Amino acid sequence: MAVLQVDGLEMRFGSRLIQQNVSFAVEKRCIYAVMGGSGCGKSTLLKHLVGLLTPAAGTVRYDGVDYWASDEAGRSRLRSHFGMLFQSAALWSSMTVLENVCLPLARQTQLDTRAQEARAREVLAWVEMAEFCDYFPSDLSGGMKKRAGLARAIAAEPPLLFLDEPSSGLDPISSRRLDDLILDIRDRTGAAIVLVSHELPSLFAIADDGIFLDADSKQPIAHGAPRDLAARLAHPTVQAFLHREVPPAAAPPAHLEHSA
Ligand SMILES: Nc1ncnc2c1ncn2[C@@H]1O[C@H](COP(=O)(O)OP(=O)(O)OP(=O)(O)O)[C@@H](O)[C@H]1O
Repeated sequence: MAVLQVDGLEMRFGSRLIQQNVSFAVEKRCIYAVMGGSGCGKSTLLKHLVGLLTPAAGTVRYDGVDYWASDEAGRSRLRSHFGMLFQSAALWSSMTVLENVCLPLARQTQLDTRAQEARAREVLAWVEMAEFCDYFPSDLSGGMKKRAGLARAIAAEPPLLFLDEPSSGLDPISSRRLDDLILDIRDRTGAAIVLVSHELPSLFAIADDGIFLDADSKQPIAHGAPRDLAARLAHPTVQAFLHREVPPAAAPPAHLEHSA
């Protein structure tokens, strides 16, 4: 059974349609990419998947259980099945790195305080942050914040992880290290990972499957691994995105191209 199954999801802000007909399934150990141009609704989709926004239509199931058909206790139980790394890392600024990572362990596990701390130190060592346990978020670089946020997301070993632009703002070497870390986490924990990213090298290197959301038609226009979509004849918008070309409709008129 799929860890996550989305059927006919429709997302709106008021009367404004963002995406409709969004359907996909994510299996255990799969790294699943959510792709599409800026503003197409990728972050909005993640917010619907983690229960922060309510779908206008459609269903979201975790291990077969319908999230929105569950009562609040049921939803809260389902939420303990996933970890989330937000674009900004969203660490609590008044807490140390160690305290931030202990938070989900206190909420989602039966571990006592000592065991929580031991586990938090173990995951911080995985992400090469062992020496920074006592630092506050304001004393960390962007890449360190991302790694601390990742440690917090994986600390309770959820079977499903949502990562929103994990490598945005990182230099290519840090970005590559983060890719290796994501693969390592998948291999160690067997988690399914839903990844929003614009980073083509990352998408080609680590994603096993994915969906491409189109801002114009406001629905998905391709499903598959980014490397397979890039290799086969796909929708021109998908090709333009995956080959970093300007889509024909967005290209400047010919008389402007040489005007500089
Ligand atoms: N709280 C909100 N209220 C109203 N509209 C919103 C809200 N949040 C996002 N939107 C709109 O929804 C659309 C999708 O936004 P979203 O942030 O999901 O796009 P995205 O694909 O993640 O973009 P990017 O790649 O630039 O991060 C945008 O047009 C945005 O203006």
